[in-house]
Amino acid sequence: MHIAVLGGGNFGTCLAHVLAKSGHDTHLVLRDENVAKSINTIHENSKYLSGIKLCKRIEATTQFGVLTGCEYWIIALPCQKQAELLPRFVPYFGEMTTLINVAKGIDLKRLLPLSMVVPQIFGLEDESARYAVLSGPSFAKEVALDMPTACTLACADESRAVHLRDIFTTPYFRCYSSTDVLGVELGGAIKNIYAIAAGVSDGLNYGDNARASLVTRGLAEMCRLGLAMGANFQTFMGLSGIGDLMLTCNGDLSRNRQVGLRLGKGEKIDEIIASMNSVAEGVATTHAVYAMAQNLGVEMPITYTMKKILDGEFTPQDGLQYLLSREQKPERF
Ligand SMILES: NC(=O)C1=CN([C@@H]2O[C@H](COP(=O)(O)OP(=O)(O)OC[C@H]3O[C@@H](n4cnc5c(N)ncnc54)[C@H](O)[C@@H]3O)[C@@H](O)[C@H]2O)C=CC1
Ligand SMILES: O=C(CO)COP(=O)(O)O
Repeated sequence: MHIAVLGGGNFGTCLAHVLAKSGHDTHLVLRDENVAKSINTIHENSKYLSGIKLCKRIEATTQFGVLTGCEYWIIALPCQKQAELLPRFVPYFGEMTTLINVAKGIDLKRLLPLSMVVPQIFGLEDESARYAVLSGPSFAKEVALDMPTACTLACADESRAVHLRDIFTTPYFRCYSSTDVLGVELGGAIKNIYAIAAGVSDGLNYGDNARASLVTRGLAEMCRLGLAMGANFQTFMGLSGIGDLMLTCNGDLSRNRQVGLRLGKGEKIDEIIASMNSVAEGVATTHAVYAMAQNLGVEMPITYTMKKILDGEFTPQDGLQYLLSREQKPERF
């Protein structure tokens, strides 16, 4: 099988490694010639996943020509860049090519999930079987080190979802299939807001009780928005919902959680972003989800609070105090 991975960052590199190890002809298409050279010669990505030896079968390139021979394209580019970057790949897109998007974010400019942006770019509006989403608790570093991981692979066409699930599954990487593309992508995108929130709480040393409450009430918000948009409730109880929420709210490998920890300790968001060499999707996605929730009339107090903190309108202390002092109410989703 010929597979292309678009984007040679942490996750693109780790997925290329997993797929190449499974015996697929795997082309990692990236923009930096030096990174391509380092992957092809010393089998390490000189910018990301440092110290991890990659499968020698990966062929890294900056040339788009290889794309024409690949039946599956995995999109591992940051969410906010996709609408701008993907049109340049369209001339190489074949009639049988299937896209699998692994990004976890909401397009801030359009206020839309990527499944409502990317298929249009490739003329796939009426071919939902050729667009899929992979999401779930999967830190790139752990995946690249063959540590056991499980994710959800969603495609509107069930038989295609099963087929793709089987392509991705290895002895260490287990995939479950789903037909709820929207639910799977919303879970992966929205959990990043609460990973930042959990980081803020921990940065303030508010303790384990506070973090557990943020995770739980974050899940309630995620479900509320997801259901209003037409996703399936059950999806949020799965790997791409509560699964990824638990991982990134608790796990220090999460960049979104790290952003929150630093905010909680008093750093400013601009300084934090400027110091990172990797994307934290939750920052833009907080603003996107807040606006979408407003448009749909869905109550999302943690998202509102995180937006205020990111905008510098609440201090982290004021933000968490605001959440505690809200009107009392019955517990419901
Ligand atoms: N790192 C992880 O553990 C996981 C990440 N994801 C998602 O995958 C997506 C990508 O994440 P990472 O690979 O971790 O991000 P990253 O920041 O490590 O890498 C992003 C890649 O996109 C490329 N890129 C950025 N702007 C570009 C431009 N203008 N032109 C060409 N290339 C450009 C960068 O060069 C880099 O190769 C995100 O949506 C993330 O949420 C999903 C699951 C796990
Ligand atoms: O989504 C992830 C793991 O499932 C990665 O989380 P971060 O983007 O916060 O690092």
